[in-house]
Amino acid sequence: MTEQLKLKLNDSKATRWGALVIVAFTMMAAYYVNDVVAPLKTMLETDLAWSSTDFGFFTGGYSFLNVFFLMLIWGGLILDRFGIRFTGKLATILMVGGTALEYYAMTGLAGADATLFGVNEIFGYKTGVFVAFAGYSIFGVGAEVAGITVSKIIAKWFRGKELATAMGVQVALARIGSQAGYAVAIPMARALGLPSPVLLGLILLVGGLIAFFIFSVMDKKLDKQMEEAAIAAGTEGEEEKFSFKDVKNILVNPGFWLIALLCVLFYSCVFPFQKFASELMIIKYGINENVAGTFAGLPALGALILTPVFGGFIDKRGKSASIMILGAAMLIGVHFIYAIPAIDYWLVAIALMIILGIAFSLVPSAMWPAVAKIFPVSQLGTAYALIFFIQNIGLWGIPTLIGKVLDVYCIVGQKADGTNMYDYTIPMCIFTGIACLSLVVAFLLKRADKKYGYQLEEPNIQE
Ligand SMILES: C[C@H](N)C(=O)N[C@@H](CCCCN)C(=O)O
Repeated sequence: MTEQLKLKLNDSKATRWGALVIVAFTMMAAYYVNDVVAPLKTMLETDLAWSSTDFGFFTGGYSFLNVFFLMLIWGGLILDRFGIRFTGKLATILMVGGTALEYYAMTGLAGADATLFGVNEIFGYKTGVFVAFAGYSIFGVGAEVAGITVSKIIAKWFRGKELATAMGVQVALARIGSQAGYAVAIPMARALGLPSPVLLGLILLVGGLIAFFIFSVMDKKLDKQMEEAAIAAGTEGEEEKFSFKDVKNILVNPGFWLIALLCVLFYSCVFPFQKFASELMIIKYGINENVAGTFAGLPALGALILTPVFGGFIDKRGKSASIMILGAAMLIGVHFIYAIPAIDYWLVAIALMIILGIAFSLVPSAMWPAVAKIFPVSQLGTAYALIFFIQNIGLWGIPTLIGKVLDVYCIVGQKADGTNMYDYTIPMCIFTGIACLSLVVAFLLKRADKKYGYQLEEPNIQE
């Protein structure tokens, strides 16, 4: 009884938040790279002869390996088997390697006639497009596995502490990366050449890798302290391990399917939409090319400020299920108005982006902590990996579909520089339809909450 309680590294507020900032930097770099190519769609057409189909194919590449080669599932297994330090470093190395390949495709393999090993077409795509796709696919595996790893890191370092706030802050910091990507892409590409924003991403990711090595030193120390504490408490060997029984338990839970469905539908209307939004801003609303990316990135900027605010509200007041309904309803309004051909005033486009930013803060700040309410901590890593997996199906399929639809149904003319003019009405109707489905699922989730008692409407902090 007289034995003095030893303070662990994460018991110090400054150290645990310091650790969060270090891993959040890696994720910030990942979100920058994820979004930085999107505003360059038109330049890719003029400078590298990409079509909209090429762009959609490339954009869907982020999720290709995650979906068709089950990389998120393997990533989850590796995470549970080999731990956060190994998996985090591996994921970041994949992001660095993938981005380096993407950069090579945009420099060494630029243009329609570029050849690699004597071939200038792979699976019907220009070699440069295919190699960029391959690089972005490898990056996507790293980014998603890093995402679940960082969720697990936060759960480990903040358990019994400011867990929800820490998750909100990490997502908010990631949004800075996204917004930076959207804002700098076009001006930087114009000033320093098309691939330069990708090169900056590569440099940031190398910084992220160094950051992860620094975090690993801290985490190793924490593990040692936890082991000592567990030995002192006689609870050693009781760590959570991956088990196939957990997967079964998760899959039979209706809450899992409703959250996963809402996640894939909602995110399919945000991330893939943003990838095409810069061009929509330029073509339909006549917004200057240099700032179109900044406007397309507005939802990320709004979410940066609002996600922690809404997270705090949910912690104190609850209402998660109702907030997800509200976010989905706002999404319908935004995409529906974007779809109306007669409404083409630039201020409307910006106002809608701001509303999208509010919806993009409401749903994630309610959804991700809701997963933690539905599943016990021992199943959380697996539940996040499975939800990310289902979400990636949309992140692959929707941009691929929109790119194809643009090329087949939406070309309405050509600009002076020879690039296509597109009518975005059909793509926006597709996004509106998906948003309607997300609202239906949000209502079903609220009903399931009442039926199964997930307590989604209850506050997280009990007074
Ligand atoms: C794209 C990625 N799979 C994703 O869904 N990211 C979320 C944040 C998830 C945080 C989970 N603890 C996002 O809104 O960016």
